[in-house]
Amino acid sequence: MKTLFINIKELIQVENKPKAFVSGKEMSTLPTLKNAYLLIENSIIKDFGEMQFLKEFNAAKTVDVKGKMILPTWCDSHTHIVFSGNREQEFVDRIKGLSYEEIAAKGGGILNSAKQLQNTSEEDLYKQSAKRLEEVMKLGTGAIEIKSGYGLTKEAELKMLRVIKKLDANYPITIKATFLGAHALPRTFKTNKSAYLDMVINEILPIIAKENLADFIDVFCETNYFSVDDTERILKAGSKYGLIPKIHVNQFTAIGGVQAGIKYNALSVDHLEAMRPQDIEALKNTKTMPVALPSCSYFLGIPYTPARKMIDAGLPLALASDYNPGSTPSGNMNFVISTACIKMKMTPEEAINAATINAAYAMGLNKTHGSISIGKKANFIITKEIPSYGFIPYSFGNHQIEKVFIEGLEI
Ligand SMILES: N=CN[C@@H](CCC(=O)O)C(=O)O
Ligand SMILES: [Zn+2]
Repeated sequence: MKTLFINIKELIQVENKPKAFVSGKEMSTLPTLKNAYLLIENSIIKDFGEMQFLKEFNAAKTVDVKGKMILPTWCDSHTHIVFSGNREQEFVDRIKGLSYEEIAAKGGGILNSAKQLQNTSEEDLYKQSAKRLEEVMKLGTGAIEIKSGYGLTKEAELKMLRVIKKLDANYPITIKATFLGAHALPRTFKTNKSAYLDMVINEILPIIAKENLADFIDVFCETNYFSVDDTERILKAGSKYGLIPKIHVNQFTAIGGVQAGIKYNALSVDHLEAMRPQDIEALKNTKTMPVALPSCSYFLGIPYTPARKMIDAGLPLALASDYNPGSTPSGNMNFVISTACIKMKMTPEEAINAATINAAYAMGLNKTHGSISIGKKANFIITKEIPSYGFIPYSFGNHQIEKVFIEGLEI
């Protein structure tokens, strides 16, 4: 069935020749058409253009969106939305002065979430996670990556990945799954990290590959978590099964994680709050997308990824939410782009590029998502009546979304 949207005040992120991503200065250009139409057929974008060139399309339905804008849905390339319970108590502990690292050292943090998840049935975990998925879809997210990493045992990691698979089967949103077995060291392996890595590599990975439970492989490459050597071991093992790296690096300390990611052709390196000049340099002319997670910096009160330095050095940058119970209990991509503008000094154009086309690339979806382009998925947001697209990040803490369409269906 064809549906035609007419009188679009501004159609944002239009592409005639789709690009893989935009970098450096290119990020400050956001291609748009004023007074436009958009034609979709079932789940696909069929045509778009200026109203003055509107042809007869024999659409079954015509929708007049006068005064409103249309833009592609957000792509959230880094989340941990499959988790159990919450970590509200740690939130209060941090308000009272404890750091994220101190809380983790006391047995809180990732191990706290792992304990809760291990004691949760697959059915209950699915219900808790589906609620969050529905919430972020309403907030304009049209493609999402979800990680394991709160299981930390064979059974619990597989439980998480099966929940992700079930979400993918039951919802129209495109979901990419990432295996993050090396997220933290379980207490039972406290003195034997290499035995834990053996278990991840020799016992969990083969089952994941056999059941086709993941697209990507991730490691928390960080002081007191997993070293660069540990990271390389995991990435090498993952690559034997065709799992592409997307890794957590440089959140608190710069220990060479960026370089390890590049060495193993990571699709993305994420967090990057602690960036040295050589880390920025290493990313130049690579196919690895740097991903910033400003809501995490906001919530933990840690430095923001130096977006200006990176973009001004000619790098691309993507934005994601990092939705998780410990460092970012929010999956609101509208807040992410506002925070990127306010705290990281990205312009609205840069932030929207970072949360659409570059974010689609960071999750291997740039051919189908991330822009308004003929043949791509009919994934788009219809805004409220707003004066300009800059109003979206400007009106922080709010959102300007009236309707969300995913694969041509209104959510
Ligand atoms: N930094 C590692 N992993 C998550 C947070 C994990 C947690 O605190 O539960 C992140 O991306 O911020
Ligand atoms: Zn994360």
